[in-house]
Amino acid sequence: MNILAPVRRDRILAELPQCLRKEAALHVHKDFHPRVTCACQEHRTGTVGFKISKVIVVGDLSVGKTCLINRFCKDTFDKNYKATIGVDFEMERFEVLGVPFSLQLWDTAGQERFKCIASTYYRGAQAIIIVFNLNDVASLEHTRQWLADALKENDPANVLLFLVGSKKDLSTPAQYVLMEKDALKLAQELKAEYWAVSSLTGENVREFFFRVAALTFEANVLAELEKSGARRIGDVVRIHSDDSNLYLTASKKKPTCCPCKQVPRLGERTSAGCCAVQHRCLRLL
Ligand SMILES: Nc1nc2c(ncn2[C@@H]2O[C@H](COP(=O)(O)OP(=O)(O)OP(=O)(O)O)[C@@H](O)[C@H]2O)c(=O)[nH]1
Ligand SMILES: [Mg+2]
Repeated sequence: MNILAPVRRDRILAELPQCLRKEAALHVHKDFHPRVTCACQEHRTGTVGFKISKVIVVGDLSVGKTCLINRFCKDTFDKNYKATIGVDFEMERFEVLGVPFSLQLWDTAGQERFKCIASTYYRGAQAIIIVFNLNDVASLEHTRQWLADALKENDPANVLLFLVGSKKDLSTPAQYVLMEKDALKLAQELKAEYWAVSSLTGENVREFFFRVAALTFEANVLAELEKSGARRIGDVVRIHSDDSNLYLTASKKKPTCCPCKQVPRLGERTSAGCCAVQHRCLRLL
């Protein structure tokens, strides 16, 4: 029995949404990975359609994390600040290339006194969204620490990172240009994709979450193909410490038995095009 809500008509993705800035993007391909498109057409996406991918949203207090989620999920905006206590979450259902796909968006508290509660929910994220206020340079500087804390609970090689500047409506064009320069530099350093949004006007909010959904979906399908490919060959077996965290248990070490000998980041394409996610495998003797 499927207990998940049906997919709304405005949550259907037939194409890969593009990045905001090519200088700081997770990848700049125009379309989904060909293996993903092919797998979706041939209904070979395995368990992806039944899974729920966890996305955590972190950042300083009052940068606008809750407003960002509410603008996307409920199309509302509250000008009054109400601190998030601990965590909250929203579920969003998408259909990507005809396959249902669910994101669980975890809204965490930025206030120091609630941080220890919130951080217990960091584990198992497939994407981390680090939010800063485009009008507050200190909140940008703090993103490094927020990311470090989130990565203590997650394997850096297996999460997609997004650096999001909020409250764009409050910046003048000149202020924005200055802040964007620093933000792009930091996004490149963190290997995160950069976005700038306004929850008040809605600017880039939908585009941003569609991009998160699409890239997370792509990474999930590639991981699923890798897993089923290994099963079909019969002589390669994947090792998990926790099967419920299927895509998050990969070792940071280079695999020694992978034929392509390359270890790309999650969702990245290799020149051989055969090994799309970092993994560890063991050839049975
Ligand atoms: N002008 C403007 N104000 C915003 C925007 N986003 C959020 N705000 C305001 O900023 C304040 C804080 O927003 P929240 O979304 O509650 O901040 P938060 O990051 O969730 O804060 P914590 O839960 O304490 O971590 C509120 O008064 C919002 O109305 C925006 O895009 N533009
Ligand atoms: Mg909040």
